[in-house]
Amino acid sequence: MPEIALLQDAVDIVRPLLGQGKVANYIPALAEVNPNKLAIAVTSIDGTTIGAGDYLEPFSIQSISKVFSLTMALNLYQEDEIWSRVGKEPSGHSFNSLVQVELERGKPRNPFINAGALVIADLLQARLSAPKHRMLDKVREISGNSSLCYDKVVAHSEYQASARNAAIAYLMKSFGNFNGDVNTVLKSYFHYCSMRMNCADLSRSMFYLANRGKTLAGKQLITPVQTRQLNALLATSGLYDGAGEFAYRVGMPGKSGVGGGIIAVIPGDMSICVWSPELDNNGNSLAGTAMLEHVCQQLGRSIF
Ligand SMILES: NC(=O)CC[C@H](N)C(=O)O
Repeated sequence: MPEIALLQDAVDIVRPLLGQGKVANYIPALAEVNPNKLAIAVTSIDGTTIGAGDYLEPFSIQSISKVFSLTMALNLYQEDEIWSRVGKEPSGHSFNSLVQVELERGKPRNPFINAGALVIADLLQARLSAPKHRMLDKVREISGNSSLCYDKVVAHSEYQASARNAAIAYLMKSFGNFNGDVNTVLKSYFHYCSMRMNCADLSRSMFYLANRGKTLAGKQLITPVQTRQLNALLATSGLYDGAGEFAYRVGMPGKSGVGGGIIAVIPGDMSICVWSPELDNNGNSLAGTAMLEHVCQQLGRSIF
């Protein structure tokens, strides 16, 4: 089990990397975040959470929400209803690539690139009468923080700049792999991405991935087998085109977001969240990855 001193070291060691990455600016409201934030929190399998740096400061979770969406879809659908519409393979393209969707006739490679997450959002929209509310309720429940909220300014800002995601959704619709109204589903998807959570909230909410599908409150959210499968997909596709590098350096299933957060899991042991807004070329937090690398090296832990 890590100690606070180790987490503080991780924050201190990566501070010189600040300035080497770039804050996401394609979503105008995200460009305004302070680039110097650094944070880490760990929830151990005994349920205790510790953190260092700005770990109580909320940020935009962005694509980390794709883990929650897939989990909700697994609760609502038979597995073949999901996997007939989205694949399980790494994409080898950027997270918001359009070309692969065209080449592969509207079936996204995996649920963590934007195309795949939009199909999952389409599935949620079809089965839930109020998907945005249900998502918020679910994340409040599994994080144990009933005051979590969407950031309407970020959601709106992304909707105003949604040309690429809309193009992806319409292209999938042209292939018959998108059923709902594109603008309605996009609005839900942008809300999921805009959720504001801090590192402590996120490491607590991802505890089920380390705990065979059971949340901190002891609820079986997905089965142990589904949890293993979800972790496998996170290990192969959670960091987009940087998944190989992340596996090599960090060696844990993980999921990043362009808000600069990354969650990572050591099954049976702990869930971790780091945050640093500056991103590398693949859209993953540059100093966040380095913090995870430091922690896994110091602990001598990896899933490999
Ligand atoms: N990688 C990300 O975090 C991308 C999420 C962002 N909301 C988008 O759709 O572009």
